[in-house]
Amino acid sequence: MESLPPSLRHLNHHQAPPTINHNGNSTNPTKDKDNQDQEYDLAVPIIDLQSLSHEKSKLDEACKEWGFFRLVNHGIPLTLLNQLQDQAKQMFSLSFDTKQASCNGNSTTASYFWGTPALTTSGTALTGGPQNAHLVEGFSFSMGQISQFQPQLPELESFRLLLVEYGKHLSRIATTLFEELVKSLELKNLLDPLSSKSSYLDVNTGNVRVYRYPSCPDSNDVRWGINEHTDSSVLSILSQDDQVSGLEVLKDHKWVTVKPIPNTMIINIGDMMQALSDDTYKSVFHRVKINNNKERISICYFVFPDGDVKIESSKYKPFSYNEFRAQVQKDIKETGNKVAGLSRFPRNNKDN
Ligand SMILES: O=C(O)CCC(=O)C(=O)O
Ligand SMILES: [Fe+2]
Repeated sequence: MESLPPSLRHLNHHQAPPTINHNGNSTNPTKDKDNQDQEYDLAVPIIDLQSLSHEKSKLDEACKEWGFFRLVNHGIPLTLLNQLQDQAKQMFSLSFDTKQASCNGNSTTASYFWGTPALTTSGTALTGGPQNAHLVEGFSFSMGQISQFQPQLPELESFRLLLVEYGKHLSRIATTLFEELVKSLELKNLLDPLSSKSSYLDVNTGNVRVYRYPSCPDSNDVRWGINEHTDSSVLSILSQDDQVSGLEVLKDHKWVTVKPIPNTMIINIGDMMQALSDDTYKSVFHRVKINNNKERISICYFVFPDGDVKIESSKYKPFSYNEFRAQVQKDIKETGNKVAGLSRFPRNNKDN
């Protein structure tokens, strides 16, 4: 039974495809390796969610300087995080044909994809041609509809049940952090004064992606699971494999490997938060490197503003998340990549 998509099966047969970068050109692995500064990993900010009131300036600094931090004391039971990883492995070990058929008819709630992390709103893979194929497969779930989703496969149903539980923690963490960031930025007008909810962080838009990056043995070249990009979200929350590294973030023009630390979540600022903060906070560039020996599983949560609400800032012309997403999808279709994200919305004087 072959569980990998046909386009990724060569990895098992020791024939690596050409290395590509985000422009579709060959990368220079030696340069990338030299650029690594492992020391930096030790400097990745660590924020304690249970002591957030004492961590305000550290949190603010992390979002300004890194756009990225580790979160500890997050309140998600370790057993739940381990179960999610284990159950994800069960799902991916199903045959490719089974996975492909698994989400039929439910594409707005759940979809299976491979070869690219870029999807349309209905869950179809958005590729810009074979040169842009990534070494990745995944499932995508819309958290707003996860309770109603009725998968046929027991492996998917078990994962769904875990996700329902996990989703409550993700909403809680995203809302808590967003509230704190908005206060630090003195943008309390972004919160609803009665409920402290916000249409600028709408938990119904939450989306969970579960990725498997296959290993690529016998390769001296660097290979990418996901090329360099920023997230379009307000915030992203990542639970990565305990053992296998792969995630790298850009800090001071250097790529830093974010080593896996058990029971730690990774948070990154996305494009929408960068715009809302007038570029005070950074939507961080990151990428995922393929491991030579071990496959890697990661579970990523993205949360967005309500699709129609206007994002106003001094740096960009007013836009809604729906407009932003449409532009990103157009760019990916035409070029294979999310070209420039926020810089597609430059502010003109007439926008005042
Ligand atoms: O798998 C990871 O560690 C990160 C994935 C990612 O960056 C994304 O989906 O945007
Ligand atoms: Fe990302």
